[in-house]
Order: sequence, then structure tokens, then C-alpha cells
Amino acid sequence: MVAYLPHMVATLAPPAPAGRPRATAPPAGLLEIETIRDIRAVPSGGRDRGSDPVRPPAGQNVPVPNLTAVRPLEPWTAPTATDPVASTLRLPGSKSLTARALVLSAVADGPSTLRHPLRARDTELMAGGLRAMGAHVSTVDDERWLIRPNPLQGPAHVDVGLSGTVMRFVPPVAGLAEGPVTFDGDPHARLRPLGPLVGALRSIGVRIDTTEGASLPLTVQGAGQVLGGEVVIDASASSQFVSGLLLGGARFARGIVVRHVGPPVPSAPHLRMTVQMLRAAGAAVDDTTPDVWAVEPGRLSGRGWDIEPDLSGAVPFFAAALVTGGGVTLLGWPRSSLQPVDTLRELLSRMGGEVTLGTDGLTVRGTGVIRGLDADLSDVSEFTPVLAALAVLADSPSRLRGVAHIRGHETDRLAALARELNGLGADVTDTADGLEIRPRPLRGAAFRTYADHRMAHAAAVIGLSVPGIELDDVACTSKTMPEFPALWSTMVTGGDGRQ
Ligand SMILES: O=C(O)C1=C[C@@H](OP(=O)(O)O)[C@@H](O)[C@H](O)C1
Ligand SMILES: C=C(OP(=O)(O)O)C(=O)O
Repeated sequence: MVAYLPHMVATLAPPAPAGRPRATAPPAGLLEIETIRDIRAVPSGGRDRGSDPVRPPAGQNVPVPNLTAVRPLEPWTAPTATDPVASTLRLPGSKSLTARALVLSAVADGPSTLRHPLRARDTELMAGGLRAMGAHVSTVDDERWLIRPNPLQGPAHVDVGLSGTVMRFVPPVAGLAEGPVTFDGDPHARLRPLGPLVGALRSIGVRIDTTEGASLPLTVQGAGQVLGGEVVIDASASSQFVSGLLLGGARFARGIVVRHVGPPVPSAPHLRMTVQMLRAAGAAVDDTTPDVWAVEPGRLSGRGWDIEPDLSGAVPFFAAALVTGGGVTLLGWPRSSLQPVDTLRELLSRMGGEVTLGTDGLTVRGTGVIRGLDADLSDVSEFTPVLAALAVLADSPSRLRGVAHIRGHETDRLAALARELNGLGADVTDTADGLEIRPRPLRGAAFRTYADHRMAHAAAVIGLSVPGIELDDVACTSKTMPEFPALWSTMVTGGDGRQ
């Protein structure tokens, strides 16, 4: 297992003036990745697998020094494939399943275990945030994490990094804690949408202090309980607002009813995942009315969670089969999945791949052709960067639609993709809700990732057939798959990626 950000160095930025802490610009060549509010929470080396809650001493308010950890950018030349890939891989667990299982376990009645969890920056931060509020979360064993719920307490600080799941799933749970829980993250996390969730929580009695608008940094003044009831929310900017409210909602005194009003909520499969996992933990959930979800108040059981491999993380590897005319098999794929495997199968088939689910796993084969794609990706917007990478290599134009909200992801993905793909010679326009892509002959060039793991995946896919794609930073893949560069090189050079 590749260590989490082994190259991290701690740098102390000057203290921020009173009021809103400053997002200090990192020196050239360094990427600011993590704002640490309590340096004791992250020992030097950056890895905290401990099992003890890390909290400021009782009664002491949460310290908010502007301590910033920066890491150097890690430039990377995407390897070019000289032969079709022929790879069988075991990939890490799903970020979305790991995040939900951690949250549900922390508010359950008894202990839980996560088998094959994802160990990556997002899930370590989720574990760290729950631990800071008092949950016992042991992540020492790579294959089996143990969670023992405890009464949740502040003062505590939650570093959300750049993680949408941490910044949207933990504040509702923090309302259940007794005492203040502060939240902040990477500089770009402050720009990611959060207002509708803050508004919804306030409407059911959760006190939240913000310094500027309804975004990070913020403090949830936990009262030890949340009244709950009905909230009306515009969740068109992120399905995670709804998932966060539902995951905490079973423990609210009146449960929760979430009523969405506004343009469509994206990422329907992630909402189904939330509902199914809540039910698996014993919650009564009604999702029969479109755009309304109701969770009855009640106890949640601790249980064993088996975490499936991460489908979104698998997409670049499958794309490699199409680009090189080879084959990639992902081991350990369940027969019945909580992730949108059928949608991926359909999209890759339409682009020219052959997808089969067999006893050995999920296999994608390239046929030597990549076809352009006209598709609404609102259900699977995470796939957009890699599908855009395939589209610039296709034999006809593509239109990727329905993903306006990904301008609020790790970066403005529509703008970033248009800019970087055009820099390689493609002809890409970002539209109000997607991308129009006209393939052109491509050349190797610099490719900026904007701290976005899926931008790095996209560049890696193009690099298979276009030599000289120079990423400014590949370490951003540690958000969801620290072992990405190693696994990718193994796949390209024909090694065994089963681990
Ligand atoms: O709930 C989840 O685990 C996720 C939901 C989606 O968020 P959005 O609805 O904000 O796109 C997805 O893009 C994200 O990577 C993970
Ligand atoms: C949008 C993503 O992540 P997040 O959970 O941070 O929103 C993603 O992983 O593509």
C-alpha cells in the first residue's frame, strides 16, 4: 500500500488576522492541500491511523491557528502504451461506500467493521472527522476498519480537505454532538457549494456560524440533539446535500423529510446508494415520491460493511482498454452492485468497448475503435473527465450534457477540461451544462490538474496514445487512490496489478 502523501512537509504560515482565516497562496511549485486547525490531529508524516479520538481538551475552545501543510507538486509524464494493455487489477474500495459506512457506523448503536475500505485522503479525513467528535475509528488494518460509536462531542475540528462527502455528510452529524464543531478545508473547498445544506440544517434548528456567506469555514454549535422534521432544499448543485441530511436524519428526534425544489438533482445512483445503506443499517426510508426522501427516527444497527471496488476509480483503467485496443479486468466485482455499473457498461459500449461481467470480474475490451458520444451524464458526472479524454481520441464529435454542477466539483471541471484539452490541440467548448468535443490531431504538452484527481485520470488516458503529456501534479490522485501512478504504470508495462 502506498503511504498517504509520504512527501508531505509541514509549513507554518503566518497567523491569520482576526476574522476569516486567510487562504495563503503557496509558494510556486507547492500546492496547498490541507489547512490544519489543530496540528496535534495530524502528526508529521501526515498519516493518522490511530484509534483514539483526537480532540482539544474538554472545555477548551477549538484553536484556529492558520497552520498550513503544503506538499510539493509531483510532476509526472503520462506513460505511453506501446502495446495493447492486458491487465487484471484489484482496485481499492469505493470512496462513496466507505464514506457512508463510516458515517452510519459512527451514529449506530453498536460496533461496525468495514471490509476492504478505501484508504485515501477523502476517507482518512472522514475517519479523522468522526474520530475528532469522539467516535472510536481504528484504521490500523488496511483490510478491516473498526468503528465503535461513542456519544459525539465538541469542541472538535473537522478538516474536510477537498472532499465533498466530508463537507456535506459530517455537518448534519455534528448537530448531534454536544459542543462546537468547526469545519474548514483546502482553499478550494471554501468555494464548493454548501449554502443549501447550511440553510436546511438551520431550518430544523441546528445553529451554524459562518463568517462569510454560507460556506466554509463554519462552526456547527452542536446541541446534543437535532429536532429534524421537513426541510425544503435546492439540491441541484450536489446530491450530497440530500445524502448528508438523510445519513444523519435517522438520529434526529423527528427523523427527516427532504423535499427538493429546483432544477434536477444530479447523481441519482448515489442517492439510491444512500437509501439502500440506510435500510441496511435498519432505517425506515421512503423514497417513493420523486424528489422527496423521508427517514423515520430510530436506531441504527452496527454491522459489517463489505466495500465494493470503486467504479469511478476504475473508469480510467477501463478507458485504457479502449485507447489501446486491449483488455482490462477488475477483480472482486460483486454480482449485484450499489454503483452504476450498468450505466458505465452502456456508455463504454456506445464508445466502442465490450463490457462483460464474469466470474473473474468486470472486463472491458477495446475493439480498435473509439466512437464519439452524445450523452446526458447527470447520473454519473464523476465519469465526465475520463469520458472527455476518450472523446478527444474518438472518430467523431461528442456532446457530454447534463453536468452543469461539475463546475462545483474539485475544480470547475468544464472550464478546466476545455482549457487543458484545447492545450493538447483538441477543439473543445464548455457549454452551460457540458462539453462539445471535436477531435483533432493531438500533441504532447503541459496539462494542469488543478488538484483534481479526475483531471489527472483524464490526462493519463490521453497519454497512452499521445507521447509527452506532462502533468503538473499526479499526487492529487491521492484524494481517492494514492496508488494510482503505480497501478497505472504497472498496467501500461504489462505487470500484475492484483497486489
Ligand atoms: O455521494 C457521493 O458519494 C457522491 C456524489 C456525487 O456528488 P455530486 O452529486 O455533487 O456530483 C459524486 O459526484 C461524488 O463524487 C460522490
Ligand atoms: C466530485 C467528486 O468528489 P467529491 O466527493 O469531493 O464531491 C469526485 O470524486 O469526482
